[in-house]
Parts: sequence; structure tokens; C-alpha cells
Amino acid sequence: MKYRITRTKVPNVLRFMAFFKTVIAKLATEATSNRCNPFITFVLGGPGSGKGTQCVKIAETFRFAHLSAGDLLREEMSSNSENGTMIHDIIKDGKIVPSEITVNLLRKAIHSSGNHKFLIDGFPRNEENRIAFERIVGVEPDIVLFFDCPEEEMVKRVLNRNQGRVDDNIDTIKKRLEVFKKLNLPVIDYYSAKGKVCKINAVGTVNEVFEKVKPVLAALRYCEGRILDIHESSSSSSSSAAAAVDAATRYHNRTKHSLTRGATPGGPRGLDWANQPNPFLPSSPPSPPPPPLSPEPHDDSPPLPLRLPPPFLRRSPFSRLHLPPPLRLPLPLRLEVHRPLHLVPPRQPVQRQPSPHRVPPPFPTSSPLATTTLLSSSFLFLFFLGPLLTQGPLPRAPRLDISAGPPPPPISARRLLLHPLAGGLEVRRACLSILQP
Ligand SMILES: Nc1ncnc2c1ncn2[C@@H]1O[C@H](COP(=O)(O)OP(=O)(O)O)[C@@H](O)[C@H]1O
Ligand SMILES: Nc1ccn([C@H]2C[C@H](O)[C@@H](COP(=O)(O)OP(=O)(O)O)O2)c(=O)n1
Repeated sequence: MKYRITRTKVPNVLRFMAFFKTVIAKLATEATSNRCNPFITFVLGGPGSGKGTQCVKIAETFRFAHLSAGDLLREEMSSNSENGTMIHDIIKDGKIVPSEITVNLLRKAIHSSGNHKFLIDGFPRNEENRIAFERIVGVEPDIVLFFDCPEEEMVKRVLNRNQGRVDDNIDTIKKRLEVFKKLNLPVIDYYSAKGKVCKINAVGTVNEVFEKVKPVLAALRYCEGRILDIHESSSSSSSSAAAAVDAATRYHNRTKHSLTRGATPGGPRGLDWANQPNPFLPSSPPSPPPPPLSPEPHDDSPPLPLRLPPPFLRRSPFSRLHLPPPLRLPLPLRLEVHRPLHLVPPRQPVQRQPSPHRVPPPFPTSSPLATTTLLSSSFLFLFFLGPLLTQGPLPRAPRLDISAGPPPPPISARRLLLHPLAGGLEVRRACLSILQP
């Protein structure tokens, strides 16, 4: 069963192309800004667990910017600012400074640092801190390092710290430990549930603990598909392995295999996704063609107007979508787009065989609604309408072939095609017809 799709109003299609270009540009901008997001590591643990000590080593070795919330607050406290006395009193009492103050200090430090990888030490201390950071700075941590240390060890270390801090005394430390258990552990639980916490046993010498930290940081090179420029600056036993990884990373960054370059159409060195192989071609051998459809009942009813909900009707009514007589579409469905599939106009038109897109079985056969959901507007848009309309001149007869297997419950073609389009395909005044050849 074959239907021909023709386009009748070129200016409308141009408008649609402009819209499509805008969408692509927006996606590209988002992708770029994602790449520029800072890499945030929250470093948590009780008072005296060794957060600051380990942060200094991590920052040196892996070139992170180290921002200690406590240090920023102490600086603010001694700068005679209007909040100085308040901060002093809160810290001395072992309590937590209002989030707005701490987060703004952190935000300024992040923006002025010039780095893009941060260790944020001693933050967030409570849920309020966490929520304020997400609201004001607008990012979540990529990972959370949690230094787990027994209480008696923490007390011993704090009392030996000897930095003249107003809160390093036995009375304040007891309160801080209570605050840690009551307010900070729930934050750690929150990030644990999100799979972001890396718990490190903080017992042992400084170097022993650092040996446990190092592999965590080294693994971040490839965190979430991003290649971070995380390199150990000190010589290490694994330096030859690291050098091999670096060489591979540099190679990938130089070539079209780069994960971070050329993601926009017409990118550097002519890398253009449009010229890349069609990623949707099936890798397995094609399955045999489905048996032909059973004969259809004749239907003389006039073509159905395509009803689009507002706001799609704002400018002008959508044109009619001429549908053939009701068609039994047994399952599974197969859509074939007889056009090369590109999302942007190729420099050189590439001739390709039709690319069949199987709607993956098992198809839910019981509910027509479930079926139409699979053929959603974005599906049609991405795989059929969008590519067609951005290709420049259409071929004489672009075809959308719908073929189907033996008949389980019948589904009307009107329902199948109207429902997804009416669901929100944002095409203004495009004029499409589906015609029987
Ligand atoms: N692994 C360790 N073993 C023994 N002492 C440590 C260790 N790590 C840190 N210290 C010492 O304990 C004290 C508290 O460490 P610090 O890094 O300031 O902890 P935090 O930032 O978590 O409060 C410091 O005097 C530090 O030198
Ligand atoms: N997010 C934060 C971090 C620290 N503070 C206050 C309260 C803390 O007891 C002090 C000292 O913090 P700091 O991180 O330097 O303390 P420790 O390194 O855990 O001993 O600062 C805060 O109010 N909010």
C-alpha cells in the first residue's frame, strides 16, 4: 500500500524550514552550553574528617579549583562586612550560616576562578544549602566525595588542628557533630539516592586516604561522555597508561571522531552530521517483506479536515490532509521514507536506497491508542516530515509506504495518522496531501 505525499505551497514550506532551523540552532546552543557547564564536586564529611587536607592534594594533582565554604565564610567574617559578626556567632555556636550568604560567596568564587572543575569543600551542609545552590548557581554536583570517619578520630584531629579557629574547641565540636548527623547526613543520603556519592574511608594516613581518592578522580576523565582534562600532574606509577589514554584522547580530538567537536552542522573541517552514515539503518539483515494487505472496503467519504488544537490554528487553519478510504492497518507497521535521511541539507546530495524504519515489534495490539502513541508526532517529524522539508526541492514523488503484516485488530488510517499529528506537530500552514498513487 503506497501513498504519495506532495507539497503544494513552497513559501509555507520555507517558513517551516526556518522554524526547523531555529529548533536545530537551539539544540546546538544547548549542547554547547552543556559542554561549558562547570564540573562540580561537593566534598562532604564530618568536621575533622580530612576534607580540606584531601582537597588540597586533589587540587594540586588534578588541577581542580578548591573552594572551601568554611574558608570563604571565615574570610567574610574577618573582612568587617555587615555579616561578619553574625557569621562569627553562628560558627562559634557550631550552627550553619544562612544559605544565601554562603552560596553567594561560592557563586562569586566560581565565576572569578577561571577554572571549570571545582571542589566545593564543606558544602552543602544541609538541605537548605543544597536547594539554594541549585537555585542560585543553577547546577547540580557531578559527584559528591564523602569522607567517612569515626567520631573519636574526628574529635582528635580537630583538637590537634591548631589553627586558632573559634570553633575548634570541645564544646563547639560536640555541637558540630550533632549538626553533621542531623543536617548533613540527609544531604549525603539525597545524593546517594541519585548515585552521585563516592564514599571514602577517611581512616589512615593522609597519603593512604589520598591513594583511595586518586582512582575516583582519574575515572572522571570520561565522566558522562564528557572528556575532562583531568591529568595527574605528579609522576605516578600508572603514568604510561595515562600517557596512552592521553594520546588516544588527543587523537580523537584532532579527528572527526571527536566527541566534542563538529556537533553543529557544517562544523570544523566540514564535519557535517548530514554527511555521516545513516545511523538508523538496521544492522541485522532485513526481515522478509510482510504479506500484502487484505482488500479494503470502499469509502466515498470526503477528505477529513485535519483538526489541530490551538495554538496551531492561530495563524491560519491547517490545510486538509487527504486520506484514502479507511484502511486496515494490521501490525507490525513498517514505514519507508523514500528520501535520503538528513537533518540538514547535504553539501552533495547523496543518493541512498530507501531507508526502511521498522516500528519495533512487539507492537501493543490491544489498544489503538498505544499504537498511535508509538507513531507520535515527533516520530513522524524526525523521520519523515522534518527531513523531507529541509532537503530543498522535493523529489517528484516522495513516498511514504506503509505496509503491514497479517491482521490483528484493525486500526483506521485516519486515526493512526490524524491522532499523532493533532497531538502537536508544530507545522504552520504547511500543505500536505497524502494521495493514492
Ligand atoms: N588522614 C589523616 N590522618 C591524620 N590527620 C589528618 C588526616 N587528614 C587530616 N588530618 C589533620 O586533621 C585536621 C583536620 O583536617 P581537615 O582537613 O582540616 O579536616 P576537615 O576539613 O574535614 O575539617 C588537620 O589538622 C589535618 O592536618
Ligand atoms: N556550608 C557551610 C560550611 C561551613 N559553615 C560554617 C559552619 C561550620 O562549622 C564552619 C566551619 O566550616 P568548615 O568547613 O571550615 O569546617 P570543617 O572543615 O568541617 O571543620 O563554617 C556553614 O555555615 N555552612
